[in-house]
Formats: sequence, C-alpha cells, structure tokens
Amino acid sequence: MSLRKLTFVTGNKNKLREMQKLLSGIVDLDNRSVDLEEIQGTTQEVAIAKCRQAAAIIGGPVITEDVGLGFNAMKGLPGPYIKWFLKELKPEGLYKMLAGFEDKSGFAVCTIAYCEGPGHEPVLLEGVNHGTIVEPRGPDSFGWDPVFMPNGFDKTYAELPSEIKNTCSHRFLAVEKLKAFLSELQ
Ligand SMILES: O=c1[nH]c(=O)c2ncn([C@@H]3O[C@H](COP(=O)(O)OP(=O)(O)OP(=O)(O)O)[C@@H](O)[C@H]3O)c2[nH]1
Ligand SMILES: [Mg+2]
Repeated sequence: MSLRKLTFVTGNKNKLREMQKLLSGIVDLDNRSVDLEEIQGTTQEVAIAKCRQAAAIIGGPVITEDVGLGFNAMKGLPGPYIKWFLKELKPEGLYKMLAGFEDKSGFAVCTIAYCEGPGHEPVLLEGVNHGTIVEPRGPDSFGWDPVFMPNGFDKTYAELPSEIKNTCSHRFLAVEKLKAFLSELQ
C-alpha cells in the first residue's frame, strides 16, 4: 500500500528532522520551506491561519506546526510568541525571565494543523508536555531545548538523546493524535 502524501510547510529544519522521524513509514512527507505569516492570537488561532495559508500555496493536503512555550508564573506567556523572545534573549535570557518568580514550571505545546486543501477547514492536533524551566544545559542546537526539562526526567530536552525526546515531547504527543486522525481518513 502506498503511503499518504503530505507536505509539511515549515521553514524550520529542526522541526522537519523530528517530524520526518516521527512520521517515517506512516506518511510520505514532502517539505516546502515557506516563511508563513503569523498572526497575533492564541496558539490555535495562529495554527489555523498558518495552515490556511499553506494549503492555498501548496494547493493540496498540508500540515503546519505551531509551537509555544508557556511559563505558568506568567499565565502561559510567552506561549506562541516564544520564537521572538528566544531570538532576542537566547535560552539564558528565557531562564532569567523567571528570576523573580518561585514557580519555574512551564509547558511546551505543539499544535499540528492538517488541511485537505484550499477551502477546507484546518483540523488541529495538539500535544502538551509539562516541565520545568531550568538554567540552559546541553547543546544549543534547537530553539529552547536547553532550558526545558520535561517532568519525569532529570535532563533537559537538549541533553536527552533524540530517540528519548521523540518518545515524550510535545511534538511526539501531537503526532500520535495526527496518526490516529489520519488512520480514520478515507
Ligand atoms: O527547543 C525547542 N524544541 C522544540 O521541539 C521546538 N519546536 C519549535 N521550537 C522553537 O520554538 C519557536 C516556535 O515558533 P514557530 O512554531 O513559529 O516555528 P518556526 O517559525 O521556526 O517554524 P514554522 O513556523 O515555519 O514552522 C521557534 O523559535 C522554534 O525554533 C522549538 N524549540
Ligand atoms: Mg513560525
């Protein structure tokens, strides 16, 4: 049986690498690197708007992904705006943002949006992983991985081998839902 073809529209190589591994053997994943416009709003609103744009550009079935990192002491901020905080503050600065708060807990959210094509409503599949924001540890190769220590581990995402991150991460949890959703599609 041939695999379902899907285009993952993302400009982020690290996301693509993880998604390729997570969907290997399940989806024939193509990539288009487009810097999609990101609106202001909730994670869900941002994810839907990104996916509509992607479907219009590709003209067929697409997935997009929007990732947020929220700090509980800040009521979930920066959330979907983490990219801009990370760009200016680097992982060290993200950790320092919580210096005035006792609560260092946070959560990583991956919102995958699937759209059949132009004119179709995107469907959202969300994975949330809870953890603690710690002083940066491990290689600084993917985003805020060095400051996020998932619950149940004494290592940050950056310190964990990729095979382990890929069995507990926000992205893994969202992909599990995507797989279940795709298996129900005709
Ligand atoms: O440490 C990390 N571990 C992860 O698992 C992870 N996934 C995403 N990110 C970063 O969080 C921001 C999300 O913004 P984002 O969803 O808009 O992504 P993006 O703009 O890079 O790509 P895309 O929108 O083209 O898909 C960006 O800075 C990403 O680099 C991660 N960092
Ligand atoms: Mg983006």
